[in-house]
Amino acid sequence: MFFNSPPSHAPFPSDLPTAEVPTLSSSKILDNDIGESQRLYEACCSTGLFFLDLRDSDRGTDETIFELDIEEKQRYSMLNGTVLGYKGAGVGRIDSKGTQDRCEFWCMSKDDVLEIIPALPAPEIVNKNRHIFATFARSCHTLSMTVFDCLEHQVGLPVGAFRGRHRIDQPSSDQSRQIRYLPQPEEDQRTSLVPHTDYGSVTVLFNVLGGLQILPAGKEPEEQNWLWVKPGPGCAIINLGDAMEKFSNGLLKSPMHRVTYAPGEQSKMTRYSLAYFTRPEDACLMKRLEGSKLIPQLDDGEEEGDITAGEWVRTRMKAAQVQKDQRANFPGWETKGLK
Ligand SMILES: O=C(O)CCC(=O)C(=O)O
Ligand SMILES: [Fe+2]
Repeated sequence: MFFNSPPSHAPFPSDLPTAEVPTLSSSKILDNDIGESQRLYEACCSTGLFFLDLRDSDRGTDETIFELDIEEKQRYSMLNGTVLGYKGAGVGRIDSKGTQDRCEFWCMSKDDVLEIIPALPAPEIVNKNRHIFATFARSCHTLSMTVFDCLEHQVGLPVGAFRGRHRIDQPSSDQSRQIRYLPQPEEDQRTSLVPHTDYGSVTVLFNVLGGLQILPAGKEPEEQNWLWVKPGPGCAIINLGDAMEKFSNGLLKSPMHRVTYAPGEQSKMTRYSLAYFTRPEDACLMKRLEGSKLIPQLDDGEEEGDITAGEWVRTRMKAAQVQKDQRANFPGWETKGLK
């Protein structure tokens, strides 16, 4: 896996409406720098998205999986209601008319790569690199913990309020996702990944080419309202997911985002993204957290119920279900603790 030294690529055009995204220093956050910690909190309460500068880190991705034959990739197609393994381009939808998406996924469960559940079927190229997936999961999980520590402090929650709901050795639906977006025909460039919010807690995202766009809060999803996120060298893009909005009853934000064609000259290149989704432990209850004066109270008469994170993610996955006809290929998977 690479990402430290991406291949040379066309520049991001300078004349596009880009989102103002603050760049935070990972070393300052780790050192509990007061100003940097405050900036992280402000970003999470406004857009829920920021860059984390990891200039001295060595994280990365790899394109080899996508170069396998399509038949081989499809042997690991996502199961009904799950988002693990392979998703081919065109399998997902980008709108209610059913327009096909334009990206391939390879997704690996944290529980699988850290051997919390038995290994799921995967191609040889993945099996012989499981240690890399494990290292990636641990590294991104640690980054998310850093964000949690900072936010617990800023929001005034008891120590461990977020961290303690995301213990790495506990079953959860955390996963890594490698994504490939092939160049689009010049005369037909459009959205390639559906507008969505992430449904976990913290997403750690690495990419080199542009294409990611966010919809500022309160704006209608019309073309002119989407803002480009220009990737910063050496930086991970961090965004919060819906679980954090839920825990903070709306204080922290989960940004609406989508992926479109890479802009300008970059559109001729294949775009890769590598994401890690940190999600609450399966057993954790999805409720507003107690203990902070900043977290708004529930509305009068509002009831949250006792839904666990496991059920919450399953419900969300079913809603975003991408492929219905693959379960028969891997009947054993159902019993292997798949989320
Ligand atoms: O490819 C990207 O930049 C974003 C991918 C994304 O939003 C997702 O997989 O949830
Ligand atoms: Fe996303």
